[in-house]
Parts: sequence; structure tokens; C-alpha cells
Amino acid sequence: MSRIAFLGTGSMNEAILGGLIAAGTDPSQVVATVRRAERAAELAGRHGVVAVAESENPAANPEAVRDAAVVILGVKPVGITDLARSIAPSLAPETVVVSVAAAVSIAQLEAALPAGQPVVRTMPNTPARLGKGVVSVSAGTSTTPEQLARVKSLFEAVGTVVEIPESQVDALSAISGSGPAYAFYLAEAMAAAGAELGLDPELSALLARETVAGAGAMLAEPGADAAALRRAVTSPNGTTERAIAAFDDGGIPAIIATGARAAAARAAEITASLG
Ligand SMILES: NC(=O)C1=CN([C@@H]2O[C@H](COP(=O)(O)OP(=O)(O)OC[C@H]3O[C@@H](n4cnc5c(N)ncnc54)[C@H](OP(=O)(O)O)[C@@H]3O)[C@@H](O)[C@H]2O)C=CC1
Ligand SMILES: O=C(O)[C@@H]1CCC=N1
Repeated sequence: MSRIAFLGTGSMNEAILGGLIAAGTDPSQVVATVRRAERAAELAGRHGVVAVAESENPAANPEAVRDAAVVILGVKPVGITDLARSIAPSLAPETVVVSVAAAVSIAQLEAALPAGQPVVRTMPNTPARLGKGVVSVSAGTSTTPEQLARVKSLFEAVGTVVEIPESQVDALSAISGSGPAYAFYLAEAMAAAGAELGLDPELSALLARETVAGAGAMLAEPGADAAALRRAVTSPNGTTERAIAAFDDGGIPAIIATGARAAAARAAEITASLG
């Protein structure tokens, strides 16, 4: 058994699927499910995988998990346990069920699956599509070290894998799960600032995108240190120094910490609402 089944293949699961195929996974070993037929056709066309819409085949999810080595649940948090219950009778005992969902606990997942089913809770991010993701893994109560190792090695093809206790997932999610959105938000704000300074808006958007992407590439170099890279741009008494001082005066670091706390608190709120 080496097949991988993606159940609920939207933004996040497609990023992982695309990253795995770009890294050499054979598309014939992958099956993806979605709700809508148009979306299934889009995925099949883009990645060469079998993609099945639940609207066309109500048994799409249970059928997809048969003989799968790994099943990756990627619907919205509120739908995860219903999805898990719907596939439970079709799972082989050794199939590892991976969740990418924010806020759905291992206990909630395990309660919806057959007793003893191996489970791994993960928190990936969308740069996985380019092999530049960050993915956390936390093992369920019945998962063997070999099963966890298999999931880690699968995700290593799409980025950096870190193993963390489940108690830290909400905090990690507030930094790396949501983090790509923070970087895109910065690019949006820079583009708007350039336009306000009189640049053509399209030119300003190009400058912002390429600058955030270029800085990201520098951060990805081995041994990169964000503060040292920032200092290398900041000439004493120069222009950047004024900008950073204005950011500090405006409380940007504290605002980012407030945002991350809000994201983690929202995860806890969703977990509680799922019961
Ligand atoms: N987006 C991100 O950056 C991250 C998301 N996550 C987690 O990933 C999960 C998905 O989020 P995201 O990808 O953004 O959401 P999307 O809405 O983009 O994707 C959800 C997908 O699930 C499909 N779907 C819904 N119900 C079913 C069903 N019963 N059977 C099969 N497929 C179904 C939808 O199909 P259709 O398209 O046809 O409607 C859709 O493609 C969430 O739990 C989230 O917490 C985690 C980390 C980062
Ligand atoms: O916004 C969300 O809830 C998901 C989890 C992390 C990123 N996206």
C-alpha cells in the first residue's frame, strides 16, 4: 500500500498534493476528493491525479481511502469529524489518518475513527506547493514511531518538518500556519504605501512583491538571521533607519504579537466549539 488519498482538496491540500508531485510522487498513486465536479476536473487537469467529486459520487471519500497508506483530511475544521466518521468503516487498520485542520484535536479525531487507528495531527502552510512549507507533526495515541516517520518523510518532500507536542499547535499555527498571509499582507501594505508616495500602483505592487519574495529567499539561505539581514539594509542615520523607527514608534512588533495571540485564541475557541 503506497497510495495517498487527499480528502477535501482545497487551498491547503492542493498545495501539499502539488508539492509532492513536483517532488516526484507518481500521480497514479494519488487520489483527491472534493465536493464539486468543476473542482475535481480542475485538479485532475492540473496534476494528473484521479479526482472525484462527492456531488457526483456520494461514496467518493470512503472509496478513496480503500488501500490508501496515508489519508490526508483537508476539509474545514467544522467538517473534519463528520468526514472521519464517514470513512471509518472503510479504513484499513494500518492506514495513517493525517489531519491538516486547525483546531481539531487528536482526541476529537480519534473519537471519530475506529479504536487504535493511527492518527497524525499536522499544521502545514501553503508554501508547501513550492517545496518551501513548514509542517508540524504530532502523533496520535496509537501511532507507531514508524508510522510517524512515514508521515514526516512524506512532508519532508514539501518543506521543513518539525515535531511538536499537540499543546503547541495553536501557537505554531499562529506563526507558520497563518504566517504566509501576514507576509502577503505586508506586501499589500507596501504596495499601497508606494502608490501613496506617487508611484504607479502596478509598479508599486511589482516592487512590493519582488522585494518581499527576494527578502524571503535571503531568509531561506542557511544560517540566515532576520535581524542581521535587516541591519545590513539599515545605514546609520540613513533612510531605512527612519522607517524602522517609525514602525517601532507605531508599535508594529506589539501589533504582530497581538495578531498572533488572536489567531491562537481563535483556534482554542474553535476547538471548544467542536466539543
Ligand atoms: N489555507 C491554509 O493556508 C491552511 C489551511 N489549513 C487547514 O486546511 C483545511 C482546509 O482549508 P482550506 O484548504 O483553506 O479550505 P478550502 O475551502 O480551500 O478547501 C476545502 C476543500 O474541501 C472540499 N470539501 C468540503 N467538503 C467535502 C467533502 N465532504 N468531501 C470532499 N471534499 C470536501 C471542498 O471542495 P469544493 O472545492 O468542491 O467545495 C474544498 O476543496 C482547514 O481545516 C484549515 O484549518 C491548515 C493550514 C493552512
Ligand atoms: O485561517 C485558518 O484558519 C487556517 C489555519 C492556518 C491558516 N489557515
